[in-house]
Amino acid sequence: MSNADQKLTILPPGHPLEGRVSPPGSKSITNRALLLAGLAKGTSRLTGALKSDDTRYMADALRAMGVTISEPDETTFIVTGTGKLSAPEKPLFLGNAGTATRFLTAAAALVDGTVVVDGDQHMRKRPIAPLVTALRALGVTIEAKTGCPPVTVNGTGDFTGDHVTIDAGLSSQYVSALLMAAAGGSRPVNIELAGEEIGARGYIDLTVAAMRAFGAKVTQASPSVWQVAPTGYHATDYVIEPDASAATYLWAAEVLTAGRIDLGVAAEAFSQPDAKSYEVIASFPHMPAVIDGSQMQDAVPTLAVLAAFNETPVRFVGIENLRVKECDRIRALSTGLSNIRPGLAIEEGDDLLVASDPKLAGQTLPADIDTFADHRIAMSFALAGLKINGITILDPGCVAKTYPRYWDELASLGVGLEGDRP
Ligand SMILES: O=C(O)C1=C[C@@H](OP(=O)(O)O)[C@@H](O)[C@H](O)C1
Ligand SMILES: C=C(OP(=O)(O)O)C(=O)O
Repeated sequence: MSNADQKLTILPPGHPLEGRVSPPGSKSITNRALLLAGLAKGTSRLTGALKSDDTRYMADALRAMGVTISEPDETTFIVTGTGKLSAPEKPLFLGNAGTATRFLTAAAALVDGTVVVDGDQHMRKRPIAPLVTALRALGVTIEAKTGCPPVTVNGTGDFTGDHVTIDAGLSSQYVSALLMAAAGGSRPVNIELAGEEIGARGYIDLTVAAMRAFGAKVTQASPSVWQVAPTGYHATDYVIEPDASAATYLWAAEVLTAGRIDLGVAAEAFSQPDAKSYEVIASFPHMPAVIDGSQMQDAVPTLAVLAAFNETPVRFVGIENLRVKECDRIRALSTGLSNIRPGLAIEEGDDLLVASDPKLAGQTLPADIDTFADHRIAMSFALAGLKINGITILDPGCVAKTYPRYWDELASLGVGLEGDRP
């Protein structure tokens, strides 16, 4: 049986979920730290790291470009760079890891030679044209025929331009990618946002913080302009905080079952954007009528499934770019929720309206949830299975993208799982 044919049915526990579950390391921070350590000369020790599909793709791509990476335990990478990435022999295959794909596309300009950045069939539908255009403006010879991966970068090891304007409407990762690569060139570079606002600005803050930890000098000249000095990076030891997006499932499981799950870390301690969702989750079953998802995008699937059990309906706005994530998440959420109960969610343009029905809890409503190979759709719909009998998650193994132990952690809290446990 292929992974995609596997099915896992969640058995509602019928009791509050209680216990201790530590979320894994942050995907976003792990993939930034791996890249920056790989660009640095010397040895960096990254602790608290995530080991999952997305970070394995990043680590293996860096290995293919001459970086030595060892893994002494489940949460540590020891990274030794030479201060220069070398051209890989084969295309870099990055699965559906958006961070690895975008970050390495820009970093490939620092390689003297050809780098092909490619991914799986889902990644090949995720836009990268704005980043390609921006890199061209910095003098990089680069092509992405379809506007999505594969991308061919013929780098010279440097940039010839010193100012670039980037349209980050589809993804903040384009800005992060340019910022991190810019410090590896031989001249200062100004990076300017095309529009005033940007979804998930908090991810840019994460990037700048990680760059500074590895010795870069980044100045915010205005809310939409960053100046990056050509410092290169210093090897350093770096502690990675737990993943805030992974934490959202545990926070939601706690409020849905009126339980008590100890994550070992307070919501206020996270520097990642999705931690903002804690307040909304804690307001359950009185969630706000309108939730702006633009600054906590990866938490929206969690919030949308939770909203189905809220006292009153919830409209999600500011979520347009959920259509170009691992799958079209607006569609996956409206389809999955309506599969549980017709009309439970509808799309209005790029808004998602969740009708809400507290009486769903305790019912038997058999539904096979198509996850579209998207880890967040699998993990969020499992939450519905905590309260409704008959929720079956298709392709449950897709959680390996960012949270390989997810099913084990639910089981450790006393949730019954029937079927193909990955
Ligand atoms: O920079 C990052 O680490 C991320 C940025 C966000 O993506 P977009 O900027 O594409 O919205 C987020 O959805 C993704 O999971 C991680
Ligand atoms: C959007 C996501 O991932 P990425 O863009 O890094 O593939 C995510 O993890 O929800």
